[in-house]
Amino acid sequence: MADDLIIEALRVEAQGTPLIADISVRFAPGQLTAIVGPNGAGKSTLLRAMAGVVPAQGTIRMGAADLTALRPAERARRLAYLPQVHELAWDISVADMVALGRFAYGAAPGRLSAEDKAAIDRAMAATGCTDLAHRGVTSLSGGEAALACLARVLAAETPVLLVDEPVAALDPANQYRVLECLAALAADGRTVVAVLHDLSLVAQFADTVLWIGGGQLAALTPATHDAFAQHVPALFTREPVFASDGSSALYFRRSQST
Ligand SMILES: Nc1ncnc2c1ncn2[C@@H]1O[C@H](COP(=O)(O)OP(=O)(O)OP(=O)(O)O)[C@@H](O)[C@H]1O
Repeated sequence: MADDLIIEALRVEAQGTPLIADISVRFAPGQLTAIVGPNGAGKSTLLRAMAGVVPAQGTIRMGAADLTALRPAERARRLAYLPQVHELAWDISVADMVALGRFAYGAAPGRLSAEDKAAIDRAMAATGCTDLAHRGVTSLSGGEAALACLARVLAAETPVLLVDEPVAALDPANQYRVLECLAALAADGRTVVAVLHDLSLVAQFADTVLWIGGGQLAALTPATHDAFAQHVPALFTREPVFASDGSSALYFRRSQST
């Protein structure tokens, strides 16, 4: 079993203002954790700090290994990160971009081992990108680009996956495809942490929810109805309504006009 991902007293500041205020959490392998909170709550900043792409105070470790002290290639073999915004400036093929996910293993497009090729094929199949393999990335639609970027992250086959709004640009079927894929990776023993806004998808797929508001950890809970009933009104100032059919569907009632 892989080690827990542990963050202790994680703090991110901008011009002296805390964006993330001393958050300590332990993420267990085998769990899909959703980070949930309002716009501007600090979800992306927390994920970016955990990925080591913004300066942060505190500790980020896997078991005894301090992730911040590892060389980039070593860290990239343990942890893969999907940013919220994808910038696709080079017009390389989708297959070559996904191959970049294997750089930490010494791979490069045109220099791929059988293991690299198999991981790339798995990632493209899991995200439904196989038919896009020879397309230039700058010609992709927003949803296609999001799937291709996720494939690049999955191709790294790391024990930890940090993904920021992986389904925001996707149609409903692809949202399910991606969440089923992330849940399956978690069930397979990976540590998966995803920023998600759709509470029904969170209720359906997440094992654990990290509730965050104003840069502060509100709670880390199982994804139960009780937890939604407690934390959704506190963070979003609206009462969630659960579908009466026993499903995980969860919505807000439309305000009455006066
Ligand atoms: N470099 C920065 N300098 C100043 N403020 C910043 C900086 N980066 C982020 N912020 C602010 O920190 C807060 C948290 O931003 P963050 O992107 O983490 O929010 P979020 O929870 O991911 O929001 P969203 O749901 O809108 O994507 C926001 O108010 C944002 O404006």
